[in-house]
Amino acid sequence: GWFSRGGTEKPDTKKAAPATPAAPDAAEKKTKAPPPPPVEELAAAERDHTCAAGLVFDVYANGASENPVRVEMSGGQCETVAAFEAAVSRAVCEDTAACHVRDGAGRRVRRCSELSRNSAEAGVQPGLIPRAYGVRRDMRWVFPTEEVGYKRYLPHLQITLTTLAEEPRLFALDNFLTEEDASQLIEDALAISDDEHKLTRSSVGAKGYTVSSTRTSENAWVKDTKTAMRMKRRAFELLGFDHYDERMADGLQVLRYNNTNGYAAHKDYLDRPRGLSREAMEPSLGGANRLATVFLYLSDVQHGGQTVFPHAPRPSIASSLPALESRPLDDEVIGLRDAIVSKDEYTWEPRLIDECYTKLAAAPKKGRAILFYSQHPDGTLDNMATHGGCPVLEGTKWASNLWIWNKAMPFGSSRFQSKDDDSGDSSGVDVEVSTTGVSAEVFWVGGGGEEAPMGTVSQGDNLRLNSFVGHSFVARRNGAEVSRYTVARGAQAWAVPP
Ligand SMILES: O=C(O)CCC(=O)C(=O)O
Ligand SMILES: [Fe+2]
Repeated sequence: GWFSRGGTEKPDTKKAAPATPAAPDAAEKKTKAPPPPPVEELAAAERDHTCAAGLVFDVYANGASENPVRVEMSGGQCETVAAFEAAVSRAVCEDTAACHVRDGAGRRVRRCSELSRNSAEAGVQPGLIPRAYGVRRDMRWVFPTEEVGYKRYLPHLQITLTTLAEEPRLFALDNFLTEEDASQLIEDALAISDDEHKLTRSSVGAKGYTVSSTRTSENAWVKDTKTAMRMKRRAFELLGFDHYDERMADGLQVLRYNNTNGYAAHKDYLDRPRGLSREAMEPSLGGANRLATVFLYLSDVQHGGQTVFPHAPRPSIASSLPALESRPLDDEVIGLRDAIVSKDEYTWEPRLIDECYTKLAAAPKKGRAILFYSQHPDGTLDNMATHGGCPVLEGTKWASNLWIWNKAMPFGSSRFQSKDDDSGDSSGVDVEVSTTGVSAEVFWVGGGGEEAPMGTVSQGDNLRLNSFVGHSFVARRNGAEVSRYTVARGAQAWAVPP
């Protein structure tokens, strides 16, 4: 795994125990609590960024807004990629080679001069001392929240990220797309005519496209129009991915909510489909799942239509953040609510509407996007990210989902590009994996040769895979390949040799 190339060096102790100081190489020093910043009156942007004389910087854990470790590197060391990454890794990661380094905007940085230069760009990070973030190589960059209302400028996207909440990590991006982009995506959605992708009443669950009573919107899948591709690439860039990869995106789903339509509270993180092991969809164990949602508002909405996070309180400063709903549940809202609520049967809508006006809720605005993470920086599920689409109380709401995975999905990118996006079932091929030998680990093999764990097979304990024709798998014992398998048509059996 990613530990192996780090050699034998033990991670440094992070406790500030004076008797046993950390023993990094002589070129690098670090302390726990940041001392007062060096009195340096030079404006950050005018600094010399060659770092010939070394650099003092603060290292934060992925996604963290506090408890940095101050690191001081000498000039020569600073410009060596391996030494720079090792210094950051020693500060906040388990192993000297465990992490790569990002700046406050999520961009990869490889040496001190890059960190120094990037950090000096206005708005990238708070404070004068450059900040480096150590991100484990098997994890994804996650934006630090700092505090509700914090604004971070992202120079590479020329856009400002505003923190709306810390739990869940929720951000707003005004003008993520232009009004023309928004209108174009709606046009693209309306132009689709094939039954598989055109605008149709949303469904959840298995095959057969069960119309859902908890999701009353319509949706379409816009595959690869110019605007859709541009939005998808922009979302990947926003999340700090080094390049765009279809296998980590569900495609672009355009939603239309007519008056009264909404979507009950749910998680975007997916339950594992039948037949997949727990690890396969558990990022903290090496699996793949949805990491984050970039949700685009393609229209304004007269009343309602917020995106609500009912487990989270409304921030006290909501009224000073236009991207947050701050209106109370007043008589007008109650009137609109009661007009759409059925008196005769129990439905989820009234309670959600109340939460839309009392809990954490993002307000729709044409051209605005929100970003929220379904996973914590360590890959575990963030239950606080539970959210719903507030029923539209007046008007029409157009919006779009971009779901981005932490790594390639184990069933190929087509898996969730059907209408049946929230399905826990599969219309693929069942493969029964068995062995008469000792247990073996089974991995799905992606197009680029990367592998995702699917589970363990052992004698008397078969593994069932839901897969697709043409997909490949490998079985390994102690890392060594024992068998490879490519899925053909029809129900399949794969006997892994003992
Ligand atoms: O419409 C919204 O605001 C949220 C929609 C949503 O959560 C979804 O489609 O998964
Ligand atoms: Fe959702």
